[in-house]
Amino acid sequence: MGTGSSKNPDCSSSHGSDDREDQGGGQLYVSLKMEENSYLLKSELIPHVYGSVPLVGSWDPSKALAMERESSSMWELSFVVPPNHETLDFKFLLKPKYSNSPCVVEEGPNRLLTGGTLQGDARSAVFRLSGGEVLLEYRVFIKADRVSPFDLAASWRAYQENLQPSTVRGIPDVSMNSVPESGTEEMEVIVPDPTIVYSSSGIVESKSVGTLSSLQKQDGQRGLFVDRGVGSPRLVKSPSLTTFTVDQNVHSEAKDPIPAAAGAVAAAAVADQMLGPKEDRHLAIVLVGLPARGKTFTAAKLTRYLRWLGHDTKHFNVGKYRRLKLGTNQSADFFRGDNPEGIEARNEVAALAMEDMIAWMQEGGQVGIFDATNSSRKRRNMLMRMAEGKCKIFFLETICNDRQIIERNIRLKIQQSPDYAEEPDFEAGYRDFRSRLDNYEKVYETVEEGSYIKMIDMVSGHGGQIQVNNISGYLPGRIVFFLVNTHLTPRPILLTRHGESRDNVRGRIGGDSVLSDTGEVYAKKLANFVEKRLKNERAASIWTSTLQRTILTANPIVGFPKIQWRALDEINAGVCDGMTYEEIKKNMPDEYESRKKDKLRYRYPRGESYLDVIQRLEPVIIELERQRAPVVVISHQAVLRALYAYFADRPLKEIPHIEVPLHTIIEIQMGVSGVQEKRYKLM
Ligand SMILES: Nc1ncnc2c1ncn2[C@@H]1O[C@H](COP(=O)(O)OP(=O)(O)O)[C@@H](O)[C@H]1O
Ligand SMILES: O=P(O)(O)OC[C@H]1O[C@@](CO)(OP(=O)(O)O)[C@@H](O)[C@@H]1O
Repeated sequence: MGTGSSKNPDCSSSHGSDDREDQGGGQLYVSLKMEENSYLLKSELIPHVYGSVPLVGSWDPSKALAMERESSSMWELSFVVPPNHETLDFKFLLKPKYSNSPCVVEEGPNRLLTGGTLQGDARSAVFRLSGGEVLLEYRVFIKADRVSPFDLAASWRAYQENLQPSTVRGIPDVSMNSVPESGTEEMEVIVPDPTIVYSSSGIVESKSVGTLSSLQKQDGQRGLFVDRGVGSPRLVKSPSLTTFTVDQNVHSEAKDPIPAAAGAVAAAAVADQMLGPKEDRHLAIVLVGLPARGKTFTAAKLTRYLRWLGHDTKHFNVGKYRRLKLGTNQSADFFRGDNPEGIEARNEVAALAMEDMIAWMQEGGQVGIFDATNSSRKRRNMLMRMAEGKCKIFFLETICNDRQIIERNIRLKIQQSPDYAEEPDFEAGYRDFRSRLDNYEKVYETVEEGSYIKMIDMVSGHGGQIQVNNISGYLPGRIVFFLVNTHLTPRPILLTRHGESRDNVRGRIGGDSVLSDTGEVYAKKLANFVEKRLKNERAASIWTSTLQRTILTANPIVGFPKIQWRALDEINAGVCDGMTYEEIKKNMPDEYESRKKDKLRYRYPRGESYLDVIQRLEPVIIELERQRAPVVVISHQAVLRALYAYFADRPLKEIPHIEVPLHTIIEIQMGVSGVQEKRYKLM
């Protein structure tokens, strides 16, 4: 749906010959802030930015970028304008947080940033609400700076928060599990009358890229955290909201925080860290392999798994550094083993990424995954020297001997790699990549040194093998176990809550009630759906919890084995089991408030926290990874939030707030391109 805003003619023709002009000259880093003067009404409205470039929605309000709260009155958004969009034409927009009311576009003309300079004069943003009767005014701060790709690469660390994607938008990220964009729905928009003119003065501050984002500030405050889970030390909350201390004198180095790992797993991880030498607190997993052997895929998958378990993990992709420093158009010759300039440039970007990774660990990061071919012994020696005394290091080599799989991977690469994004001719891209591969094969040396894990032909889930050499410690052990169980056989996993229960109708949490009439209708619809969807899938299975409402929901499904898992039972609400949220608020206000403040870590008295639920779900995740046939998981709200977060790579802190509505199926498709998601609302 259009906005009525005038589009900048320069921008709309930006696909012309000047597209590549600015590759070396830098990109525009933009930081926008909006300050509210009355918090009350505006807290229901989320400021967004939309405008002429795809990054900010190409004037589609449903794709506008949301600003994030930096403080009680300040909203913030930072992004990098792609080099081929030097002119940015944009506006602020308010979207209601909860209701379906229309969003409101700011009054006045479009804001125009050309090459880092703001045209015109607009120090405030004015919005007209309730048919024009209410005027809302925000102070606006706009900073713009031109930064070189190299600066961007070097400052990555500063912009990234490891449990959550960067708040700086527009830096391309390697990701196989991105949540599908939901912003395509039609949206009602109120556009101001263009004839009304507002006068205000504009400010553009030129600033280096070191601006602190709200997340970085949180990061700085993050203290030592160990959950009071099974077997782990009990925690005392310190006066600061986000800092915890341990009351058993276990670990007091706030500079090296143990990430939000929980429960028994955390306890083991903590013990592992405490017992070993200092460098063992940090782990570098260095990928090795020829191109198109699944290194980036495996790195992303491991990152997702370790983060979900609560380990502070970050994926460093050297290709991304290379593209930022040297551009995307390196031909196969650049990768020749007898091209000294190419070798030097590649070593330089690898060293830069490794330095970043080590610096990130020294600030508290736990597991760094270093993703490059690292195909010569010389390169690996360089990395080992850099890691000496700073982190424990092991190599993870992916080997594939199946010609057909390699061929398929190469074709996927040409379609997906940013290196070939600007190559319109598939066959030319294919020839170039093949010759790049030949260059690598000539100098490739398989790993025989140090500690390593080799994944050999592990794509289909049978017939392959994992070789392990000199691997010790808790986390490396878990990683081996995880890798042994994963494969790429395409199959769907269907996640659904049980049909509405009688307790759901009464608003009571927990319990073990039967289904309501509506819930029974859902059970029949679900059976119909499953029978059609899995018609030819004889090996599929239905997993439920041990609670009646999931077993009854599975009842009408016939023709598939049903497995009850205790681990799939709903979060244990302890002494609150059977109460309504209102009753908890009235009778146990402290419990209610504590949960509201930190729903992820809050543990019901004699019950569980979300972190506890995640820990007990780990075997379920391993089993879901291991399965080669489809699985239907019928479970509960909290449990499905945790399972879904694993597949969708959502940060831990979001888990308790993920929407998992009743009577809806979330289909997760696992396969060679990672994880995709579809939803079916049956009622
Ligand atoms: N262990 C593996 N062996 C072979 N191919 C794999 C493996 N894991 C994933 N793949 C496939 O390889 C494709 C290309 O993987 P990618 O991670 O981009 O390769 P690389 O980083 O090695 O160049 C992925 O899309 C995936 O289908
Ligand atoms: O963490 P919150 O948001 O309370 O959600 C979990 C709650 O969801 C409920 C419903 O309110 O799940 P369920 O539908 O399985 O009964 C409660 O039993 C459970 O305590």
